[in-house]
Amino acid sequence: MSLLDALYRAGALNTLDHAFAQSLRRLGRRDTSSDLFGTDAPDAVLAAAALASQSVARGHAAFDPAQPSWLQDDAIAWPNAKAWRDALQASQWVSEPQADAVAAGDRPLVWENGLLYLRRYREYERRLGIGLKRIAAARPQSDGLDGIASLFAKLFPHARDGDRQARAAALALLQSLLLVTGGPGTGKTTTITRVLLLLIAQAHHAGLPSPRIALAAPTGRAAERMAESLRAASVQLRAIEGVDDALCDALPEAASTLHRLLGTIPGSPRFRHDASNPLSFDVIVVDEASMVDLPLMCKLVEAVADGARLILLGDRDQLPSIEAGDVLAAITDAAGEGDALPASLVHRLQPLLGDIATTPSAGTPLSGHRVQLLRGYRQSQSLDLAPLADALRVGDADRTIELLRGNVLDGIHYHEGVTDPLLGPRRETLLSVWRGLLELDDPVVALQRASALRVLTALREGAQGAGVLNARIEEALAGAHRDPYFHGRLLLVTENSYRHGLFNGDIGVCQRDAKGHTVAWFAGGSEGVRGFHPAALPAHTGAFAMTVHKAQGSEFDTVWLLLPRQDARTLSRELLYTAVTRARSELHVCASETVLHAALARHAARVSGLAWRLRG
Ligand SMILES: Nc1ncnc2c1ncn2[C@@H]1O[C@H](COP(=O)(O)OP(=O)(O)OP(=O)(O)O)[C@@H](O)[C@H]1O
Repeated sequence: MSLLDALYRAGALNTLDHAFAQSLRRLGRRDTSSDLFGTDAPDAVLAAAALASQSVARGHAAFDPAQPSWLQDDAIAWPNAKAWRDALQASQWVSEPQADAVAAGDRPLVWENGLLYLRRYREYERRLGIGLKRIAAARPQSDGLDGIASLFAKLFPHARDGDRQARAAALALLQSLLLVTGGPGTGKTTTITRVLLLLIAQAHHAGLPSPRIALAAPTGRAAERMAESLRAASVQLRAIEGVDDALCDALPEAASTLHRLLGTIPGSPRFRHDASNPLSFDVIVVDEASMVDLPLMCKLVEAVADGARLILLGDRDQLPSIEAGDVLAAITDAAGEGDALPASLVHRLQPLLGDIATTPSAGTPLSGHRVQLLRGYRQSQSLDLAPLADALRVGDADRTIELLRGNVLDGIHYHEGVTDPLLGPRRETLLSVWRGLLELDDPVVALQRASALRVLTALREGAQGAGVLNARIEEALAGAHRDPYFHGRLLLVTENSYRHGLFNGDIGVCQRDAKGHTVAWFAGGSEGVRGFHPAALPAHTGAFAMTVHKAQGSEFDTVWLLLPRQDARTLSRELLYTAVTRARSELHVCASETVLHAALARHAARVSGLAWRLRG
């Protein structure tokens, strides 16, 4: 059996991947115009083409023939890596362009830096690499510190004591590209709000209008959370003595999705804003950058005008985007820990930060463009999450189990070996919270309570998948013959719809009004809520239970995390870390020791050449 067929039979490929390889085989046979063309492509090349296509479906930017088991752990007789590489490099379907050059348009595959790409994804990666280096190399239009040094000292009183927030702010003032990474509550939004205030002060000092600022995030929910945090940070700023209210008034109050910022064109993968029609903003701040995939980040970066600032905020330890990418991880890797700074930058930072301890810079295009915030500031009286989040982040299974079993962390409960929280004594605890929603008539209150509780699962399908769990919860709440949009049902939008102003990840609640009409309510609009007829909604599912992937960018008061009975490929330390950090005041973990061990041994790492591109 050929490798291609063996992979297809083993379930490593989907129909589309297989059809792609088959079409290359047919095209090769038909074309007899040259010696090269007209011969059957070797099986190893066809299999690699199918695997390159499958790699994208699994979130990788490319296929790595040196690590094929990343895609399929069944026993497959993989070709020898060197022989495979030789066959690919000799293939009529594979081009091998220079690093920054466009790949040949007539070849669907690209071989570069040991990876096999679908041409389109190699182009996204190449363009993103060029775009990020362009922004990093540009000096921002305004980088003078005249007139803002004293405000900086007020906003960052510990700036000269090695405060990382102050370092992030100072770097954001001096450079066009900055990546601020850190776990939940490390002050990313607080810091950037202060940076924005300083940029406004800087403009006013120079007699210029306030800079045009855009706040954006990959999902509607993440954008809302970002705007909420910014408003809270702005209230704190007003309380600081010596901070002018007029400056605070100029801070932005709303955030949009990245799609809305860039301007979707119906039926087109392109956006209204691109390199030829850049965004008319001086500062663009993107939150939850770990969720941004390769194509979207490429299009965003290309649409950033020359001289504008791009500030990316994110948590590198969270799950990467579902679509191809892991862009944040690649940028972070290329930028290094962030402690190494070029000497010229250290000199320019001196007036704000004093003499800073730094290691010699590696001198790559992105060194000095990243700061990692370490200290968590969000105080929760009821939830002591940090020790568990730290153990998960580093994949320490023994410590994780010790913390969970020891019952030593406030607000964290371990239900060892429980595989179904909807059975037994826990069932009523969960259902009673949702029954409360069924009793509410005010959509504003219902939407506020919608984030009180969530069951998070690693799986979409199967008995422990989000679909089945939702169906069971809905039946328990409203009966087997329920109205599909019963009063109090929670909905999750699963696609972006600009017509409705509803976005992937938005949460709504169904309610029956006084006239007996069912309305699905979502946050937003001048009244605080917007109502839709359920039949008119874009694609959606139930939302009492969600996959961890879908919950990214959201937080809930109480989270019940349900891990599968057996190890599954989707499990990883990033998935567990993302899941537990969704909890605001109470976390329940249902899992076995064996599955926790297996999950923490796995990284949700993605194959990508972006870090390599950004280092050069
Ligand atoms: N330097 C600081 N001193 C005291 N409190 C701080 C400091 N920085 C942030 N905080 C507080 O910590 C909380 C979290 O801050 P913020 O929302 O900025 O964090 P974040 O990293 O953006 O969080 P998330 O990742 O969840 O969005 C806020 O209540 C904020 O006021």
